[in-house]
Amino acid sequence: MLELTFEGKSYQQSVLGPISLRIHRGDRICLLGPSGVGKTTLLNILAGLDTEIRATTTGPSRELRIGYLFQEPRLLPWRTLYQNLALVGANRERAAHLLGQVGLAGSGHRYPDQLSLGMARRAALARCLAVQPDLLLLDEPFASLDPERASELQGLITRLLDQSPSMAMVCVTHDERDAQALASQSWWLEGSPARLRVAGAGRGAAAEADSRSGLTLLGRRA
Ligand SMILES: Nc1ncnc2c1ncn2[C@@H]1O[C@H](COP(=O)(O)OP(=O)(O)OP(=O)(O)O)[C@@H](O)[C@H]1O
Repeated sequence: MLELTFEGKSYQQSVLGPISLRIHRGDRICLLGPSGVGKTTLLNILAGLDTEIRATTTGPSRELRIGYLFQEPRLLPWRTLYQNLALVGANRERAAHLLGQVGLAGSGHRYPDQLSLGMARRAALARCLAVQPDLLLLDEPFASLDPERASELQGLITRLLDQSPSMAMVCVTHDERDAQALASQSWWLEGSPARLRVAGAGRGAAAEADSRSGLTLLGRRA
């Protein structure tokens, strides 16, 4: 579904080393690594936000639809949830359906500052779903939530993935337990500049070596 190979990514300093990876339909990947190693940088590259590095879409030629849940919900504060969802093309009926899917039925007329962090994150998740993504990118979706809310959100994400089995997910997290619960593959970023390696997979991933870069990669065949 998506292939990505690049020699590295630097800002003032080198952050990522050479990386080569593939994501297939339905993959559930958790991306782990220490703070500052480059997880968000890699997620941004996957999202196509880095103009220097381009991933290749494989398979059917249409463009890949990507939903990106940023660390901050990034909802427009002066618009209601209905209006925020309208900005990505969801009419009132569809927006109500999406909000219902994430446990926010009846909240469409509320403004983002009337929501808790967990609710705002779920509203942002509804906005991601509005584009019917082929690839869902989640940047630390459980950060700053209490354990109960984090567990609820984890259950919600699992249900959403189960409802759309061809949708792939890459979820950045610091917590290996998230990977165990959510992912079929665990990717680790380590070192400086960071390399990608597989340190253990949840549900039945197959490892393969990339001889060009010497990296160990995961790739579950679709
Ligand atoms: N736009 C930028 N300009 C300059 N440096 C940046 C930029 N974005 C990220 N960096 C630097 O790149 C490194 C990796 O940052 P990144 O946010 O990708 O790490 P991370 O693994 O997601 O961290 P965390 O887990 O704390 O969110 C950091 O040293 C960061 O300061």
